[in-house]
Amino acid sequence: MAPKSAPGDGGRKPLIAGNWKMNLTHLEAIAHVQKLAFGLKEADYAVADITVLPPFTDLRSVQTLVDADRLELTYGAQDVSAHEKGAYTGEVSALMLAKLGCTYVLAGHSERRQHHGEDDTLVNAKVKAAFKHELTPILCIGEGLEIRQADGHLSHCLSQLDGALEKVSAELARQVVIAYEPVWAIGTGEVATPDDAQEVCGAIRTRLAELYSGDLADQVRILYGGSVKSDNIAGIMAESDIDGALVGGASLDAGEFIKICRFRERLA
Ligand SMILES: O=C[C@H](O)COP(=O)(O)O
Repeated sequence: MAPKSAPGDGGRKPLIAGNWKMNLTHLEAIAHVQKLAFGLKEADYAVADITVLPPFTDLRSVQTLVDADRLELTYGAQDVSAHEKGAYTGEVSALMLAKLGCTYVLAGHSERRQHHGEDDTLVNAKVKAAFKHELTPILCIGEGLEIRQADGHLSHCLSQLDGALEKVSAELARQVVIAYEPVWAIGTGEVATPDDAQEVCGAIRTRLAELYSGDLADQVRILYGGSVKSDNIAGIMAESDIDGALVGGASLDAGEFIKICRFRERLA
């Protein structure tokens, strides 16, 4: 398999992102990042960008460690307010995240769509809010089981993509990261086959080319998420339109997450 950074695939460097979800206190986060810092080597960062997405309450602790030890590990948040500032109790603004040194922020994770009623209009506003403060949104899209069984997955995902990128300029869209996460594969152990994941990720890239340009589509990183583990990452990463992984449960085990980051060792 050609490396992802080979000419012809837009020079896309893989991104491995660990979404901790609502796990790890700030004290546990410190211990966890210390393990990652100890285990991840220069060679790992040379072949993939590696990031963690802790809960808001952990970010300051993670920032302190990353800054003090000048780690190449980056970090980001799991959500962002669509609003700039003001009377929005419980929300966290893009400016606040930027000031904490965040690189990435998730937008439209299926758990936000499912439990908090986020729709494409809100996700679009969050993507724009992130860009306004120079955060890179990781835009999550994906279909539920019923849609997959009815063979509606492509149109569903592409409609989410269109909605989330509405009136986002090419200059900004070039920087977005997209995560395809079939909802039926999240936290279930039911990983999509590499073919299934490639079908949707390829369609996303084609759609980006239609919305913007082929050149832009070639540059955008598209991740797969849903029960990614060290023993299935290589098959997923071998697909031509998959440029990394959004890892949930397996990112809570530092050793397992490091093995996922070293997916190349498992490529046939
Ligand atoms: O953001 C990560 C995804 O929701 C995947 O979670 P999972 O790896 O636990 O299935």
